[in-house]
Amino acid sequence: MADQPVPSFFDEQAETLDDRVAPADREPTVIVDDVHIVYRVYGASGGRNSPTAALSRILRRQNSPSMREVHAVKGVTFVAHKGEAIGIVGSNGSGKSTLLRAIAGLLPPRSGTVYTNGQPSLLGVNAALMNDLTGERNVVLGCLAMGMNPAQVKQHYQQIVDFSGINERGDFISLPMRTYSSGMAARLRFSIAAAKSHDVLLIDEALATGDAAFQKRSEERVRELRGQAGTVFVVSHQNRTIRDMCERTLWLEAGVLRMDGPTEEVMSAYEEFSRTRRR
Ligand SMILES: Nc1ncnc2c1ncn2[C@@H]1O[C@H](COP(=O)(O)OP(=O)(O)OP(=O)(O)O)[C@@H](O)[C@H]1O
Repeated sequence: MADQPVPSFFDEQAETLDDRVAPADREPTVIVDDVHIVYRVYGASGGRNSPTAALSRILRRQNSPSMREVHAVKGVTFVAHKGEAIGIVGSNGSGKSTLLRAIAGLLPPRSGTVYTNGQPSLLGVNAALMNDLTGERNVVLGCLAMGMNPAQVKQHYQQIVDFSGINERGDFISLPMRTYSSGMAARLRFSIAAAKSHDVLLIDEALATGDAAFQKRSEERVRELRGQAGTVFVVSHQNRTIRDMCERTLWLEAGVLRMDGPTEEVMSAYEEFSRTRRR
């Protein structure tokens, strides 16, 4: 997975991809080319997974009888450009998070390729912060991990705490993260990540966890981040969030890209699909 800028390659590649070719005036930031992602699940049928049985299989060079494969993303292809905010929608288990993790470089595709022009940052509900450290220490660690120097951390610290709203009802920032509600923790994670502009920002449901005021602040911030030249991907089950923030949407169903186009068109088709499925 490329994390180095590769502009010349991008220019060439954009010309060879079929009808999803990047228009000449827009710079591609992410190219997903016929990507398949397959998970291997061990112990799927239970039973024969004792260490002794595993050792015996290894000695006999046999595969685990209980290994199963889940084909989570099936031949997805698209090109994303600088300045775009792209929504990803689909039913539960349709492959949205898997696709984001592949763009972030955290999951190797079984086949196909993901090219990224710039460093993707995945901001998920599960993004790693240290539970036993205080919110305060996590802000510092998070900023350092994003490449800020100590002076920049100092400069951004108060702004991050204020944005998160963690201290609105008392001095919670000096308490360990494990004492936070899941919504508070998600707000802090978002606030840390949003303090910096990103080449490619991947947001997995993190915006859904805050209250209305926080959601409004974060939507504004995502707009600014887009303006600062990045590309933003947003996975959400909240159709309003997708409509408010993204002008383009990808609809995944059972791992297949069903639609890729202007948000309103895609959302109407997706909502119609969801309605008929419920009947
Ligand atoms: N670590 C894993 N190991 C095995 N299978 C997995 C793993 N993670 C996801 N899957 C499977 O991959 C498929 C896609 O899952 P994914 O989490 O990407 O879907 P999603 O669209 O993000 O779902 P949701 O809307 O419920 O969050 C599902 O069938 C899921 O069971």
